[in-house]
Amino acid sequence: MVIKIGITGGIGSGKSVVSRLLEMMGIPVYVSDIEAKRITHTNEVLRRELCTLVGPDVFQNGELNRPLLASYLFGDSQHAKEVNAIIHPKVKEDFRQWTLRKGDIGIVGMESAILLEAGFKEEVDFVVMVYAPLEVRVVRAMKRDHSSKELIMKRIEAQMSDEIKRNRADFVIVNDDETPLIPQVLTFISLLSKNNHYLCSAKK
Ligand SMILES: CC(C)(COP(=O)(O)OP(=O)(O)OC[C@H]1O[C@@H](n2cnc3c(N)ncnc32)[C@H](O)[C@@H]1O)[C@@H](O)C(=O)NCCC(=O)NCCS
Ligand SMILES: Nc1ncnc2c1ncn2[C@@H]1O[C@H](COP(=O)(O)OP(=O)(O)OP(=O)(O)O)[C@@H](O)[C@H]1O
Repeated sequence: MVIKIGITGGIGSGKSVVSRLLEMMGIPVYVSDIEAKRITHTNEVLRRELCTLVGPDVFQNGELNRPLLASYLFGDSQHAKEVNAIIHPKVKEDFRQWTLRKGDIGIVGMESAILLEAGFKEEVDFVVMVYAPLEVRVVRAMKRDHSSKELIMKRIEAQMSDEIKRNRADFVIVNDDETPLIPQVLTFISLLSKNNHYLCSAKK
C-alpha cells in the first residue's frame, strides 16, 4: 500500500522547497508543473486539442509557447477552464501510472499549486498546504521568475484563496521566512507515521 501526500499552496509559497525536503527523506514527489509540461510536449492528442483551442502558434518549432499559453490561460477564467479540462485529466492519469511504477514504496507526494482546483485531491490520502503571506509570495515569485507583480497577481487570481485551501488541508506548513521550516516537515512526517504504520517503510 502506498500513502499519497498532496502538497499544495499558492504560487511562491514554497511547495518546491518542501518537496525537496521530502525527497531528501526518501519520499519521491511528482511535480505537476514539470510533468504537465512534459505531457503537453509529448501527447499528440493534447497538442492537437490545444492548437484547436488556442491557435497553431501555441507551439513554435514543436516547443510549447509558454508566454502565449500563459496569457491565454490567465487572461480569462473561461479560457483557464478550457485549458485545464484538456491538460488536468491527463496529468491525473499520468500520476496514477507514475505511482504504480514506484511499487511498494510507502509514501509518495504530488506537488501542485492547484491540487484542490484540479480535482487531484481525490488522488491523494492527505493534503498538506504550504502557507506564506501573499506579499511574501509575490516578492519570491517576482524574484524567482524575473516577472512583474501584475503577471504574478494574474496567476494568483486564477487560484483558490488561501483561506479555502487551508480549510480543505489536513496539515498546514508555515513558510513565512520566520517560522523554522524543517521542524514542521519533520512533525508532519512523524504525525503521518504515528497514524499509519505503513509510513515507516518509506523511511527505510
Ligand atoms: C501556462 C504555462 C505554460 C506557464 O508556464 P511557466 O513555465 O511560466 O509556469 P509554470 O508551469 O512553472 O507554473 C508556475 C505556477 O503558475 C501557476 N499555474 C500554472 N498553471 C496554472 C493553472 N492552470 N491555474 C492556476 N495556476 C496555474 C502555479 O502556481 C504554478 O506553480 C504552464 O503553467 C501551463 O502549461 N499551465 C497549464 C497546465 C497546468 O495547469 N499546470 C499546473 C499543474 S497541473
Ligand atoms: N523558507 C524560505 N527561505 C528562503 N527562500 C525561500 C523559502 N521558501 C521558498 N523560498 C524561495 O522562494 C521561491 C519560491 O519558492 P518555491 O519555488 O518553492 O515556491 P512554489 O510554491 O513551488 O511556487 P510555484 O507555485 O510557482 O511552483 C524560490 O525561489 C525559493 O527558493
